[in-house]
Amino acid sequence: MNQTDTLAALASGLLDGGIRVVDCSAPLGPDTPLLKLPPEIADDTPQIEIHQISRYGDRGPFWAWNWLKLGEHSGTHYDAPHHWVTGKDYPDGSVDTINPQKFMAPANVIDCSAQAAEDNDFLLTKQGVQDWEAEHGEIKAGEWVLMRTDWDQYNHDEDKFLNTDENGPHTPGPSADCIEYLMEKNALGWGSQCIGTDAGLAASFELPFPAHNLLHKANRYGLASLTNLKELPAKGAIVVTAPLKIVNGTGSPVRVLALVPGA
Ligand SMILES: O=C(O)C(=O)c1ccccc1S
Ligand SMILES: [Mn+2]
Repeated sequence: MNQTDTLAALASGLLDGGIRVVDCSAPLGPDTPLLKLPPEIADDTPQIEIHQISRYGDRGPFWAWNWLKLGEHSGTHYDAPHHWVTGKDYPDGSVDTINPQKFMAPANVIDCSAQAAEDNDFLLTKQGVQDWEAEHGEIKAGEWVLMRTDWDQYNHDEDKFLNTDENGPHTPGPSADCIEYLMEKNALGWGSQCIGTDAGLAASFELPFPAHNLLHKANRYGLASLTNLKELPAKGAIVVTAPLKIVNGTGSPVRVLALVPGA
């Protein structure tokens, strides 16, 4: 099948429902959970604001529109290499300079939902990824690896989503050797259903924030606050992850869509 036939097959699959489009993004608004860092070391992203300019009224009789106060790393969002000091020097490391060919790619979905429910600090390790590959097939270069934890079930409640106690936030994520392994395989990036690509306790790891550190050191990408990964197969989905083209942007809210073989 040539590329023209492939695209024609995709078009007909999209139109007849043979290929489903799954929305992997959370609603974006004032109730969107945002990361809270220790105030003694960092400032946080301010709460999202949506301000009405007009709504078919005397300030705009036929139209409605708003203006937004919105952080780059809000809600379901994309992390570019410039987001972390280890990726700061890549000429194609901001959302407006990344090659758009990277905004559509196959996805590997590793289901850790049972482990995350059992232990909110669960870490997916290199061994865990290799065990998954033995069952589902190898992760190939240029593909996303998405950690399914079903943590999106808490996305409506910031306290539950951040799950913080006196010892810090308790949310699942990857170990350093997990990300090291994925970078050795030249994976495109790593995605999480939690507030960020790292586990909640990642600040205290031997290598702090290993997902951010190692992904962006390798000029690779992150996705955070993903939803509906339970709707995706372990292999076979293609995800669309185009960030806003924010000038010199370190990241962006993103509408992640997954193309999934129909029922
Ligand atoms: O990329 C993020 O939104 C994120 O998770 C983060 C941002 C800044 C500092 C630490 C972290 S852990
Ligand atoms: Mn981020």
